[in-house]
This record gives sequence, C-alpha cells and structure tokens, in this order.
Amino acid sequence: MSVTPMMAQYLEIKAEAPEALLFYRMGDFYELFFDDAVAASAALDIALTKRGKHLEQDIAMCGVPVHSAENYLMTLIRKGFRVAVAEQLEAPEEAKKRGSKSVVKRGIVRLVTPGTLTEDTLLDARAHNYLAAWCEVRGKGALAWADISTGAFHVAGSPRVRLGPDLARIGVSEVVLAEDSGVEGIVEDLGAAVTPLGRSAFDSGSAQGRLQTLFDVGSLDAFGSFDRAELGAMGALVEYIEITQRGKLPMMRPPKREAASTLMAIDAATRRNLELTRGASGGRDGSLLWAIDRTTTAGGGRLLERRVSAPSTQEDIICARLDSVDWAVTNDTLADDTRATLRRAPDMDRALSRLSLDRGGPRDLAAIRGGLEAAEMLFSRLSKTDLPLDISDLIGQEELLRLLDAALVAEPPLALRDGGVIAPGYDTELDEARKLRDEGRGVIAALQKEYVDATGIGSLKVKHNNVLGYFIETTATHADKMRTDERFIHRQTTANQVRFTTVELSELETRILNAGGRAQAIEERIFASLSSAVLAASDSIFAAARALAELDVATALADLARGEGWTRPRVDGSRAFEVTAGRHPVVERALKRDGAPFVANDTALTAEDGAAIRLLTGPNMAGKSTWLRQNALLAVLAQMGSFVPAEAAHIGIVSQLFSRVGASDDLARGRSTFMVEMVETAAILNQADERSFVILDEIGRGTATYDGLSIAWATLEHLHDVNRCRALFATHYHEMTALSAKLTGVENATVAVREWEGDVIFLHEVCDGAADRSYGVQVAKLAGLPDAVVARARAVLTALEEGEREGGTKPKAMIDDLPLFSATPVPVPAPKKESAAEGRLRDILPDELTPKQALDLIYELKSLT
Ligand SMILES: Nc1ncnc2c1ncn2[C@@H]1O[C@H](COP(=O)(O)OP(=O)(O)OP(=O)(O)O)[C@@H](O)[C@H]1O
Repeated sequence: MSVTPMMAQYLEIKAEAPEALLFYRMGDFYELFFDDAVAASAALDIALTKRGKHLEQDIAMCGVPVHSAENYLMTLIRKGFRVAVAEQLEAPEEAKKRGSKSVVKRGIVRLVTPGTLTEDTLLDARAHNYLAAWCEVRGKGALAWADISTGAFHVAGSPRVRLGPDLARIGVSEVVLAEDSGVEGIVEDLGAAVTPLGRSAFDSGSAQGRLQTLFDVGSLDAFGSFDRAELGAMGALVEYIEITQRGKLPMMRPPKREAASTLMAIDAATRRNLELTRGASGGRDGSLLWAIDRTTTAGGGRLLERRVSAPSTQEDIICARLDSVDWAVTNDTLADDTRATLRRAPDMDRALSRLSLDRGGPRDLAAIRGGLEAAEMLFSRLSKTDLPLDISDLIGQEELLRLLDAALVAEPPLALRDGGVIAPGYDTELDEARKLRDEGRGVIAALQKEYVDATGIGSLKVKHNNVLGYFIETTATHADKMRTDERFIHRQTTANQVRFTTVELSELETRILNAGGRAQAIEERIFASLSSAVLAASDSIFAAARALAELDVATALADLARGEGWTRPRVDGSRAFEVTAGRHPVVERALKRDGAPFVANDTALTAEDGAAIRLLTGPNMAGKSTWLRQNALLAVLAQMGSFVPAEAAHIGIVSQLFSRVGASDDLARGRSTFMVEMVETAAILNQADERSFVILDEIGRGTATYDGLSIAWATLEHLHDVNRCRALFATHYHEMTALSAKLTGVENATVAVREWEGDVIFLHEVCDGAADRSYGVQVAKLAGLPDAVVARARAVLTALEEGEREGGTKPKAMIDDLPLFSATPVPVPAPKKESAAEGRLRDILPDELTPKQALDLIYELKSLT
C-alpha cells in the first residue's frame, strides 16, 4: 500500500492543525479531503466527490474556488469551524526542477478562527471583533483582549466571578483559556468560542519577553506595571495570535489598562434584557445601539458600540464627552460639514492591520490616503474653532500623505497583480516599462501591415495565444506564398490555417513580455516600500483614526439630539434620578414608524441617602416595562456621554446597573423560567449597593401566587433596607402597595388607564398612586382570546373578587369552590351554518385533482360566494 507523495504532504500538514478544516491549495482551488470534506460539503452545501484512494479507501473530497473562498470561510466560521489555510509556497515550475514527480511545497500560512479575522468581508465593519485570553495566578484573575483587525489591545484585572460580566461588556468572539481553567462554561454561555492552550503559554516570565519583542522595547515599564496574571493573559493572547498568523504579528497598539471601577458595571443578563447592542432577535435591530447610531464611519460605529457597552462612571470623562456633543449641537453647520467629510473617510484601522499582516492590497493604501486626507481637511477646518476635543492627532503625517497621493492612482484596483496601481509620472523606470509594453502592441499592428504589404495577402493577421505567443496567421491557400519567403518561419498547421513567425516578431514579443513583467515588478517594489512607509507611521495613523472616530461619535450624537429633540443631561456625583418628560428611544422609534405618539413620563427618584424606590402597579400593557427600561437606558445614555430623550434629566452617577425584566427559559443550562428569574434576582440582591440603579419587573410571577407575592415582598424589603439603592419595581401584586406606608424610601406609582364600555384605553401616563386592578381579562380580549374563554374568565374573576370581599381570609377554600362555577352557563357561540362553498370544499380530495380540475374548481368556488 503506497501513499502518494501529495497525500503524504497533505497528511503531514493536516497533522499540524488537527482541530481545523484544512484548505489545501491546488491551483485555483482550495481542496478539502477525508472528514474535512464531508463536514465542509455539508456545512457549505457543496458537492462531495472522490479523488483516488488512500489505504484502499476512497478519499472524500470537495473544493472551493480561491477567488470566492472568503464567502465560504465566513460560512464555516459562523458555523463554528476553524480553518487552516495551506498555500503553495513555490511556483509549480520550481517543483518540476527537482524532478517531474516532485510535489509543490505547501504550508499553513494562517489559521482562521472567530477571533482572528481581518478581511472586511468576514467582519462587521461597525463592530469590534475581540479575541481574549484569561489567566489566573494564585486566585487573581486577569483578562487581556485584542482586536487584531484594528490593533486595539487591552488588559484588566478580572477575578473569576467577574469574568462573565467582563466578557459580556467587551463582547468577545473567542477566548483563549488554559487547559484546566474550569471557566469554559462561562465563555460558552456568552456564545463565544473557547480555545484551550497549554499552561506554558500563560507563563508570566516568557510573556514578558514575548511582549517586549512585539513592541520592540527593552522593558514594559513604559506601558505600566502589570501583575503576573495580567502578564500571563497578555502573553497567551500574543502567543495565540502568533500561532494563528503563523509568526506574522499584526500591528498592535501598546496594551491599555482598563480599570473596572471607571466603567458602569452591567452584567450579561442586564445587557440582554436592556437590549443595549443586540435586539431580541440577536442582531442589531431593535437595540439601543440601532436606535441611536448615526455615525458615518466604521471606526465611529465601533467606538459608539464600545461607549454603549461600557458607559463611564467618571464625571470628568462624561462631561467632556457631553461638551463635544453640545458643541456640535450648537455649531450645526460646522458639524454637518464634518459629517459630510467623515462620510468619505475610509477605515484606516483595518487597512493598517491587513497591511501589517501582509494581507493588504492597493485599496488599503488608498484607504490610508483617504483617511489622512479627511483628517487633514478636518483639522484645518476645526482647529481654529472652540471645539472642546483634542484633535491634534489628526495631523502630523503630511509627508506620508503627499507620498501616497503622488504614488497611487485615484482608484487603485483590488489586487496588486492586476497592475495599474502606481500613478503615471511617479517613477520614470515604471513609466518607461509601461510605454514599451503599450507601444509594443502598436508596433505589432504596424508589423502586420508591413507583412500584408510585403506578401500581398490582405487577410494575413498577427495573433496571440498562450501556447505560441505572437504568430502570423494565414489560410492554407495563401500559405505557399509565404513558404517561399525565408523570412517567415513555419510554426504550425491547423485544419484551415497555417501559422508562421519571424525573428523580429519573436524579439518584439520578448520585449513586450519583459516590459510587462518589469512594470509589474516595479509596481510591486513600490507597493512594498509604500506599505513599509505606512507601517512605520502606524502609531500616528492609529491616533488619527481614533480622533476621527471621536469626532464622528460626537457629531453623530449631536445629529441625533437635534433630530429627535434630546437634551443634555446633568450628570454628577449626587444620588439624583430626576427626569422630566423622558421617552424610550427604541419604543418611540418603533411607534413613530406606525405614526403613533409616545407619551413622555417623569421620574423622580432622588435620595440623599438610603433607598429611593418607586413601586409601580398598573394594568397589563399599560407601559410599565417600557418606563422601567427607559429609565435604565437614560442612565446608560447619559453616562456614555450622550444627550437623552427627555426635556430635562439629572442623573447622579450610577456605578452598577441591574435589570430583571421579562423571563425566558434557559433550557440549555437546565434552568426553568422561574429558576432564571431567581438566579438573576439573587445576583442583584447580593451585589447592588447605594450607587446602583435597579429595575425589577414582575418578580415572582413565574410561580404560584402566594409564593410569588412573598418573594416579591421580601425582595423589595431587602432592596430598601440592605441594598439601599435607587430602584424601579413593577408588580401585579397590588397587596404590595401597602409597603409604602412602612418603608420610607418606597413610593407608589401607577400607569393611568381609562375604562370605556367595558374595554380599557391605555393612556401610558405614569402618575402617583396605586392601581387597584390589572385589567388582564380586558387585555386578553384585545389579544383575541375566544369570546367563550373571555366570558368564562370574567365570571371566575367576579366570583373570586366576591369571595375575597366576603371571606378574604380564606381564599384557598374559595378557590376550591371554583369548579362549581363551571356550571355557570357560558354563552357558547352557535355553530355556523355551512356555506355552499364550504360544503363543496368538504367533498374535495386535493390529491386526486389534476391541475385543470383545480383551476376549474377555483372558478366554481368563486361563483358560489
Ligand atoms: N409611554 C408610552 N407611550 C406610548 N406607548 C407606550 C408607552 N409605553 C408603552 N407603550 C406601548 O404599550 C405597549 C406595552 O407596554 P409594556 O410592555 O411596557 O406594558 P406593561 O405594563 O409592562 O405590560 P405587562 O404588565 O403586560 O407586561 C408597548 O409595546 C408600547 O407599544
């Protein structure tokens, strides 16, 4: 049994990346073999074929064309696969030189994983794609995360208990963990991929060296001092990037330490409930980010996403951001101009990252040129204004910009090998080579004319094909005339044609080919030198990109504020929570689409010390959840540095935001609806402090009435006495409104409705006081519950209420009595008489109808109605 040399090579390469699908380059295709082929053909819905045998077995194979490989890669990555790309590392001719049977050298050039993507087609332009690594040393945890497509690199302390919330805040795609970390579940719960790496990758000693090499510094002190866990996490991250990029390291910015205390803590459940960056469907639609994003650049979009995900708790930072938005609101013409310029500014971050990984193309250089151009233009327009934003980073690369401007054509092609990247007039040698190449083609035409004249054969043509190169072609009838002229050398005779060449024609061909090849080589050389000039300036290009993103976010938020009538919130260190005429940004936008108005509501929740809680009761569908969420979103907006949808707002900085809204099963983790609700409530009661803001919606509804009421009751007391936070608490347990008399920090509120002819009209107005009933039956009717059920429910409700009035102390006994009421006559709608069409339809057997009969039947039925 022999293994072919190619298969031997394949197996050797495959062994290097057993966990990934291997894309094995063969000419214009990436081929997959064996189990990889079976898995990929199913995942990609492409044909599975066979190619030869290995150990007597058929080899399964499928392939994807190289030119459309990115789409296939995207599908595979989305479906949770990892892909190793093995390229041909030499030209086939090179291999042939070693012997006709030699196999072309191949090797893995890259491992494509969810956290290490760089191609625009594989990435969402407006979202970061973070890869993280977590390390724990003697009980101290740390998290390092990076986006290799933009060079962003961060590190922060992250003890085991905070890992989930931290990862949720960052929004990671993939997390590198030590093999025995025991936190895989936390990562998987967030929907991110887990990548185990050997313990040694997390060693803080070797991490130091790895980082020093990466940043080309003698010591890391310049970036701050890091503990062993932080070093370990950063080291493992860099090691993994090296593994996936096969030694090529992307341009990374020095690690930035993020102190958790400077950011509003929002756990994963709260993020999900409030739909900050993802809506209920899992996409962006319907989220807060979706409702507020008016950024015009990809970098601005990513920065806004970060701001929404991690609002600040630092008064100075928040106020500085608000100042910039305020400026853009006031200076609307300048701000609009800025947005118009930004709209044309390309994504420099990602272009830079691709260039640093040798994956860049001419358009990436053009992106840097376009970005720097926009930056320079904006600086000259804004530097003399009183814009309260430091924009000095926008300039400083004039020389590079001039260089790129002179060197590149206006709109370069996608691939360097297509040629025509470098502008005419930039390089004399290149201009000459191109002239020769292009003139050569003109000379050929002249030569043809000369041959026609010399031979008198009018139909003689000079043609080109890949086998013969340039040749002279004539029909067999004229060929003899040419054979007598020794200038013409016979090359080939086909059925109808005879082909010749001449010495001068082959010389010319060589010249044209050489000139073309030379032009290409010169373009490549210039491209490489421009790339390295760009990479040498990467720090300041990143800084300029960051400044553009800042400008974009400020002007986009101002555009939103002006367009939607939002106001600047007052944010300070107090414990205020005062909102006048606040609105829910997402619900308002949805209602607007349907032409319905949103009813604005106030919130007054200030307390010097101790708890400040509003207990909200009110009918179903009245707008309780909307009001709760709207206030939480207002806090997020204010602290991310945005104006807010309200006439006025005064928010004392919130350090932790908690929400327990709605309920869903988490069957995958074996948790029922009620269990999820309790786990989330427990997290709040155990963690909330005086600087927290909590919204709790219908706690306890997932269980029996009295259990639920008791849990809600005790929860409210705990929030008041122990957590002492600001909170909004919505419930259908009207009994709880009595608590406001007992607990000083609790006040009742309700949502007003009006009753009209037995139906409810929702006013959506939040006001002081308590609701006495829930109007659940009326809402059920609105929802289209069958009339019989609604009538029966009314009867049961009346009986229950009467029972409560008469002997409320024994509701249990009364509930036991309820079956008696089933005897109450309930109007059952009389069965409808069958119509003629219905009667005809009942007798039909669809499977036995011919198409013609079916059509006739439609006409018949139509005539019956
Ligand atoms: N302030 C408002 N202005 C206009 N429409 C509103 C307002 N608040 C809520 N609504 C509308 O009412 C619907 C129901 O709101 P919401 O889900 O907040 O009610 P709820 O009181 O929490 O109901 P339930 O008790 O049944 O959960 C919303 O989808 C929205 O369309």
